[in-house]
Amino acid sequence: GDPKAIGGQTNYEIIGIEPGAGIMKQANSSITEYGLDNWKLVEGSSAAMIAELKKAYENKQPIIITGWSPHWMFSKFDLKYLDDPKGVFGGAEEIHTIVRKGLEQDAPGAYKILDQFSWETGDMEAVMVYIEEGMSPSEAAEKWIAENQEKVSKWTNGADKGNGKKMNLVYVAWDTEIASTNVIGKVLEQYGYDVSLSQVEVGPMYAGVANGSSDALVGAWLPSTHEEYFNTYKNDFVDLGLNLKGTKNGLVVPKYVEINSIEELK
Ligand SMILES: C[SH](C)CC(=O)O
Repeated sequence: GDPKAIGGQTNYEIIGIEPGAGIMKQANSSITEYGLDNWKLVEGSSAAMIAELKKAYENKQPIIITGWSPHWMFSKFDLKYLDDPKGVFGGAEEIHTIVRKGLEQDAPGAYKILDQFSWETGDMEAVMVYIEEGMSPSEAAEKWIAENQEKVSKWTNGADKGNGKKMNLVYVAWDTEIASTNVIGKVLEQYGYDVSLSQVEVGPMYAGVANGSSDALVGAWLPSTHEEYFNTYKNDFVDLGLNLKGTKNGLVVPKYVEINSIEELK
C-alpha cells in the first residue's frame, strides 16, 4: 500500500505504552533503524493504547500500535504484526520469574512454588480474556485455577504451606502481567500465604525485588526486552528461569491496513 496514505491517516504516529517499557525502546530503535524520519512514537499507557485501538478498529481507521503476544487483542481483533526484517523487536522471547535474595531461606514453600510456576501462552491468554470480558483479575485467576488444578498441583508439589507468611509480588499494569501475577498470587494465597500485589513501573519492579522490599516478580521479559533492567540488577536477585516461552513484540496493525512490513512506512 501507499505508505504516504497510512502516514497521513495516522498522523505519522505509532501508539505506544508506558515510556519505560522495553517495547518502547525497541519501537524507538525501529524508527531509527528503518529511517522512519517523520514518524513519532506516542507514549502513554497500555490501557490508553488499547482504548485507541478499539476506537480506530470500530471506525475501520488505520492505526499502528506497539503490540505483543500473548495478548487477548489478537483473539478480539483481526490484527497482524508488521514484518521486522532487521529484527529490531527481537525473536520469540521468554518471561522469567525473579525473586529476592534470601527468599529460599525465609519462605522455602513460596520459593518452590515460584520456581515451579510455568505455563503456556494459551493459559495466559485465557486469563486475559476473562479479564477483558469483565471479570476482576482476582476472579479470573480463581476461575483459571479451578479449571487447571492438575497444572497448578505441579507448581505446588512438595511445597510447605504458607501459614500466613506475608508475600509481596510486584508487577507493571501490562495485561500479561496483571494475568500472571494474579494467578500465581492466588495460588500462593490458596496455599496459605498472606499475599499482596504491588503495581509499579518497570524500573521500580526490578528495583523492588533487588532491594528486597518485594519478594518476587513474574514479568521479566527476556533476553532482549528487559535486557537493561536485568543487567542493572542481576547481581542483587535470583533469576528462577522462564515461566512462559514464545512471547513476541512488534508493530501491530489491523488486517484492513494494507501494509505488511515496517519497511513500507518509510
Ligand atoms: C508486556 S510489554 C511487551 C513488556 C515491555 O515492553 O517492557
